[in-house]
Amino acid sequence: MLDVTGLQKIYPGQHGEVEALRDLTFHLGDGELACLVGPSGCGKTTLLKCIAGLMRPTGGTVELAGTSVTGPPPDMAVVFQEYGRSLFPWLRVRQNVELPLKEKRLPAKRRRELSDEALDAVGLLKSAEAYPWQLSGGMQQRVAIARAIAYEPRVLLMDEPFAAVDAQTRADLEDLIRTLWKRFSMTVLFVTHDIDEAVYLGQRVLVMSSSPTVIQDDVSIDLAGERDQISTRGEHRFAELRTRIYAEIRNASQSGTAQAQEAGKD
Ligand SMILES: Nc1ncnc2c1ncn2[C@@H]1O[C@H](COP(=O)(O)OP(=O)(O)OP(=O)(O)O)[C@@H](O)[C@H]1O
Repeated sequence: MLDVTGLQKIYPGQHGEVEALRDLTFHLGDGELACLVGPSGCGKTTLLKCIAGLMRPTGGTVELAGTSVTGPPPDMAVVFQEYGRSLFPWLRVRQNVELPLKEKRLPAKRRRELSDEALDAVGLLKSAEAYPWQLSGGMQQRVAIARAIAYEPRVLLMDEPFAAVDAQTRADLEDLIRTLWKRFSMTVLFVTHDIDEAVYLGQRVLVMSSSPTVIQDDVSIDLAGERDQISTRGEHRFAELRTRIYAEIRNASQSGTAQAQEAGKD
């Protein structure tokens, strides 16, 4: 479904260029839910922006179902962490959710059905007529998620979407993402700093390492079979998976540092 090949991104800067991504390659299968973890500044947001067609990579390619991504693809939705800025303050919650559906040229009745369903799924149907600025940060984030879900995307990209919500809401939203992913058979790439969240959500965890801004390595840990047998985080098997991921991240960062030291010798 999604093929990222040899991706490179170099930002120009007043104090020299910053290489945010170097030779990054991975594949996401149709209907897969993968989590991407990595230290701050390793290029996760840059990667998502390139995949979403919001930023041109310096090198390499992104392909969605075999078609090269050169601008925002029509069947992709993105939820960034700066949710407050992504909602239009002069539009009511429902209007925010329905706005992208107008681009799809859906009739008003269908738009209303989809927005009702999505707002209900995130527990905000009662706030449909409110303005975003009347809601808390966590509620605004749920509106952003409802807007993405209502769009019925084939691919959903999420960049630390729950970073600013309280623990209980976060747990509820994680369950919601898994439910919706199963119901709509979406392909999901979910960026998080939280390893527990990655283990809980993902069928696969992609680990990016950095030193400090260049990706040196990426590791893919397949959880599919094991994850699906786990229903709560309290289980012993969940702790085992978490320990495995931490070990992989340590390995990835050590090999990243070693590669960076090698590169520094050149
Ligand atoms: N517009 C920009 N101009 C110059 N450098 C940038 C720009 N955006 C990001 N960078 C740099 O590129 C690197 C990767 O940034 P990016 O935001 O993609 O990392 P990240 O892994 O998402 O970080 P975090 O986990 O903190 O959100 C960083 O060194 C950052 O400083």
